[in-house]
Amino acid sequence: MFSTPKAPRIKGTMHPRFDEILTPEALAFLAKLDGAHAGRRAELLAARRERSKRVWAGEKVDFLADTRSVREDKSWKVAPPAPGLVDRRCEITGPPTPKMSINALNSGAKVWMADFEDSLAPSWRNVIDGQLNLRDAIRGHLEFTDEASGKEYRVTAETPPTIVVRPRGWRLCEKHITIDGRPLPAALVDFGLFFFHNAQQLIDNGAGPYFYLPKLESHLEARLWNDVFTQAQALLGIPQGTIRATVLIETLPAAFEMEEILYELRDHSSGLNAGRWDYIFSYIKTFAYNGGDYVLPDRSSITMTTPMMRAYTELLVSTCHRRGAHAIGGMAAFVPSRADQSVTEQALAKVKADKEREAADGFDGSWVAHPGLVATCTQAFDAVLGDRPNQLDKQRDDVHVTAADLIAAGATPGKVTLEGLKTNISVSLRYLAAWVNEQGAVAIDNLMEDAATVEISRTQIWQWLHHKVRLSEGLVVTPDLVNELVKHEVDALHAQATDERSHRHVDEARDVFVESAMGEDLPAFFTPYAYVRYLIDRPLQLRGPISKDDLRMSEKVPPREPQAAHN
Ligand SMILES: CC(=O)SCCNC(=O)CCNC(=O)[C@H](O)C(C)(C)COP(=O)(O)OP(=O)(O)OC[C@H]1O[C@@H](n2cnc3c(N)ncnc32)[C@H](O)[C@@H]1OP(=O)(O)O
Ligand SMILES: O=CC(=O)O
Ligand SMILES: [Mg+2]
Repeated sequence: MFSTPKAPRIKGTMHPRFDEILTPEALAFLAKLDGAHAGRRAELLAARRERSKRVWAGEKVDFLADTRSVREDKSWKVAPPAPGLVDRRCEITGPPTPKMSINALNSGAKVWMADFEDSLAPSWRNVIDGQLNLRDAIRGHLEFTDEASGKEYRVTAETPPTIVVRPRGWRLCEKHITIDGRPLPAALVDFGLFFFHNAQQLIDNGAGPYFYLPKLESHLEARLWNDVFTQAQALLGIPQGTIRATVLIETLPAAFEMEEILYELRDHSSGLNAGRWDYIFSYIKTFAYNGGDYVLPDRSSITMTTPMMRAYTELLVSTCHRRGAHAIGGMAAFVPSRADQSVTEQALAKVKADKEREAADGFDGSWVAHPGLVATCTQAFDAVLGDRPNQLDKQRDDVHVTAADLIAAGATPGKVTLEGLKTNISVSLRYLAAWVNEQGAVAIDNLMEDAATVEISRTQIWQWLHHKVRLSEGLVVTPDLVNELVKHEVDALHAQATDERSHRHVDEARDVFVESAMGEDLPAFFTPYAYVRYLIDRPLQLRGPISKDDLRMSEKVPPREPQAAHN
């Protein structure tokens, strides 16, 4: 006998039209996903922590011995590309707000990655509004009028991009939907609501339910996603193998398990993406306590041609193409500016060079952050692909990447400078002030910044503090120095703040920064703390001290109910 999972409770405000997404049927669907998979998610998050501790204690990061046969077996391939995912030469990304959704759908890109992760501050309103916008877009109903300008927006493209949704990663909970007081995994909420409402409509439209999977740290996490997909398809009577997922390789541990990740998801795989920003963050975090050669120089010195980044992207392309999977490139931070033509020219030149390098390396397409960059990326890939939709046939047998190449300790040229420290602090605080105001992507100094920027910056500062790194100017990175620079930046931001609300956001940004960059221990992510503290609906919001239980990524571990998987 299968137990029937309890119905989830909604703890967030029911804003207009939220009842269209949070239907009893959709919530019952989420309860089944949760009942079958939340327990394993909690175990896998615990396994992440254990692995981190072992590496900090000196264990070597390496390819897995247990899965050698998967890597050596030349016979398996992933499923052939699904409708709408054959030609991915240019993919635009962005949070699913009404205006940006419409602009992305009219951008001329082949794919639109609708983002609930790095570029979305996951407030309750943003999360459910995002689901509403996607639902409307998929049914051709999405329209928007900008109240300030009066400009009306609607989708006019003859062939809009294929929609690929990026749910939040395994680490986050959705505090506004609970079962027995336990918040549901945010990944299951984002995936489940989108799949429940849109899977059949997407198939009817000639595509399918497609996903980007962020921040995986092991092939066992890919196996969990695969089990979620299998259950979800069974529950809705959607043929197995309809879902497709591109996994972001954006953690160092995952780079050692690319083959295994593709293998676990092989019937649902649509390739791998080189998530370069979080990859840098993960590299720093993986070796945060190790110091010495593992300390990276200023963020600006870490480019796609530094040895560790080169090794990782080369391995990604060769792995994907050996298995018939798309290799998708990453995000250059440069964005055009309406106000400054020279900034736009520089952005176009930088993005052109980045995309040309990726196309020459064998990537099948890449990401851009702004509609003004779609033509540049498309042209860079056109030049290499010609009439072909991709270059899956390009085998990179010349690539031989070792564990030492991926780690490349001490091989990143550059220095740790006062300027680098100041920039990390300043960009973090400016971005965080936007994030606590529910805005997850911002242009700062003509660069696109999102949550991954803060993750890199604050982890780097934590590592520099922990190891008392000496700046090239001679000063040692100490709490006093960082506090002084933070104060300077906070004062400058207060001087620019125009109302009580923006002053509050500056203080909140400082709190999140201090908590995530300057504590004794390194928090795994800044987002769980910042979310609990500042983003959840006010009646739920914690104002007093936050307990370990509030912040646990896994929350209380629910009982495992594997037998309910296909119920
Ligand atoms: C590390 C990673 O995870 S990368 C992937 C996640 N990050 C992202 O996806 C970030 C995506 N990009 C963005 O959010 C935006 O480009 C920003 C915030 C950086 C800049 O946005 P803006 O300040 O609005 O830029 P700008 O004023 O130049 O925009 C011009 C127009 O392009 C639109 N636009 C800009 N970026 C996008 C986008 N990514 N998708 C759709 N439309 C966009 C704007 O809405 C604006 O529209 P309008 O002319 O109708 O008013
Ligand atoms: O999500 C993408 C990244 O680079 O991080
Ligand atoms: Mg990322």
